[in-house]
Amino acid sequence: MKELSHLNKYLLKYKLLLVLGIIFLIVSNYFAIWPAKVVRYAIDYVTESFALYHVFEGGNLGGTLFNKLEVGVVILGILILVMALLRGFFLFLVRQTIIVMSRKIEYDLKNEVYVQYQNLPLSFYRKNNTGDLMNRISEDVSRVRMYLGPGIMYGINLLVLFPMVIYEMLKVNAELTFYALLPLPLLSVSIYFVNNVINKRSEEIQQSLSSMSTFTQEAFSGIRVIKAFVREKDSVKNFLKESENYKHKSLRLVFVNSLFHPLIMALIGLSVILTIYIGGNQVIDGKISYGNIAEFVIYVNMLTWPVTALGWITSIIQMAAASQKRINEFLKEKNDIVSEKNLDVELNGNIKFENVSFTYPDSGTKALKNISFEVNAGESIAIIGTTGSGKSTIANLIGRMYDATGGEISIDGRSIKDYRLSKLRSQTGYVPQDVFLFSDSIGSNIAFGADGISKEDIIQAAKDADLYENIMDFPKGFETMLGERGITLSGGQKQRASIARAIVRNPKILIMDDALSAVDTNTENTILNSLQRIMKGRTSVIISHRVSSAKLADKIIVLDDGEIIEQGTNETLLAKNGVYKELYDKQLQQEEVD
Ligand SMILES: Nc1ncnc2c1ncn2[C@@H]1O[C@H](COP(=O)(O)OP(=O)(O)OP(=O)(O)O)[C@@H](O)[C@H]1O
Repeated sequence: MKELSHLNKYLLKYKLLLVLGIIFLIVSNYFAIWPAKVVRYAIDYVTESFALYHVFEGGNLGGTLFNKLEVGVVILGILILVMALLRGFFLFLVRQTIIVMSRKIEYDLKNEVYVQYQNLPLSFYRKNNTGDLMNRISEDVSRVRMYLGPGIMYGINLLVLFPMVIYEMLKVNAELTFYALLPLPLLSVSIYFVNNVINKRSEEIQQSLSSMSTFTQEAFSGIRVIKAFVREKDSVKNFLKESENYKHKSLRLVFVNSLFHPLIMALIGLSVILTIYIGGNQVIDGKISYGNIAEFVIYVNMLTWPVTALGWITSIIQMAAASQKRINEFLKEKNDIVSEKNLDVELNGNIKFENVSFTYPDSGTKALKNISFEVNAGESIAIIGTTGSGKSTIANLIGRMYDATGGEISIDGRSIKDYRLSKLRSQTGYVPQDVFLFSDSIGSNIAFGADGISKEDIIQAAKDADLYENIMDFPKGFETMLGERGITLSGGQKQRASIARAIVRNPKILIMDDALSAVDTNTENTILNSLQRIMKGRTSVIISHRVSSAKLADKIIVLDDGEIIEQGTNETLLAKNGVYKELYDKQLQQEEVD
């Protein structure tokens, strides 16, 4: 339960709402108890008046008595109505305070989790799957809200109402109180157990639902592959299996739910029967009045919901504690990529790797081994190598997505760890290998990486990335929507949009990770030529499989299995007749064939 103490800071923040809510609860319960007393008074008044009426029946006095009785009953009826309205009004205020408080905390908690998500490093996202991340911010936060809202509201209601009602009952008769309350603990305990079964089965349904959503989402994303391989029937068969599983679990829940309500009704009925039977005997003995029985039946009915709620609240709290535990696990995660000196300076762009090694923490893959190279500010370096040789890992280390596990990376002569992370990244333009564009307009996608970008800058970036003509061919130009409901760009167009996004912010360091793989050699040359112009005085790191992307660079390194096997300029490497030359000849031949 200590997990829930994380929420105390929020309860403290909204204490005014909570305190007001408790006050409104007390007042509403006061107006709930009073009608029971009025009913007792009304019944006793009617029975006594009738007894008197029978004595004077037929005479003038009889008529007067009857009229007075009628007026009395109407006044008492109006009184009950007014109190019910007042109770309703205060219940409205209770919900407006406590439930509103829970919604506000839900909002704050969701934001807290999301801010934490944004702060956590890339390695965190490799460790946890997307479904899990989504569930904690939606499902788990909702369960915690159930504790903060209905849980606290009904819990406090129980604590307030119980003493008030029992006090009133004891005032009338202790023995009758005892018998009337006898079945209630049984009610509470059985509800607790049934509720646990319900929760377990609901959880199973939830899991089955999320597996069904994952299945359908994958089927929709991969619809091209499904159709191309004529696997539609197979896909339907698999969906039916998931759907069958979901139906089976839902029916199991319906079964328990069907038992639940009759059980409550039976136990409440038992209480009422006991009250009427014992109460009836006491009326015969002259210990209590008829009105007291009616009053008691109302009290018993008033107590049944809070008692039912007790079992319910207990399981809500248990579920909320389990959810909060999961949330706390993420909130406690520390970002190990932090700046040591928070240096807030403009970069020149000199990059130096000294004996840098890197092993991926989750898989243990040794991706880089003793890598050393230097790029002067304003120069360009090309990294060439086979797949899996560690090229993207170098890009990840320059952007500090990970920290090197050995050796030292410095920028402008200072350790990369000294710079404020946001400052370092905001001066680095990164074109990732797998392009990601948001469901937004193409203009907004290009402007994504920086604030206050002008329309002219966006147009210039699109021109430099050789994308401008394509954009102008779209009916809405820069306002053309991309993504699920928008148009789909070709692979090469996507890459060029991604390049435009990186260069629009005028970065001091530009990293292009295989960013020209999907464009033809002519477009590649156009983009490289524009880059030479715009990257003047800035540093570029060009990662590629293709020699054609590398040949213009001031320096080229050739990687193989995490190690540098050759380095130099295009000319020196060609003269060397090594791996680079071999690659060059092979790709030249390929181009000629094309
Ligand atoms: N996030 C990761 N977790 C674990 N291992 C990884 C991760 N990313 C890459 N690796 C591994 O590290 C090695 C180097 O990968 P890297 O992506 O740097 O290669 P690359 O040269 O960029 O390859 P490609 O040209 O195919 O993109 C590979 O063996 C790869 O399997």
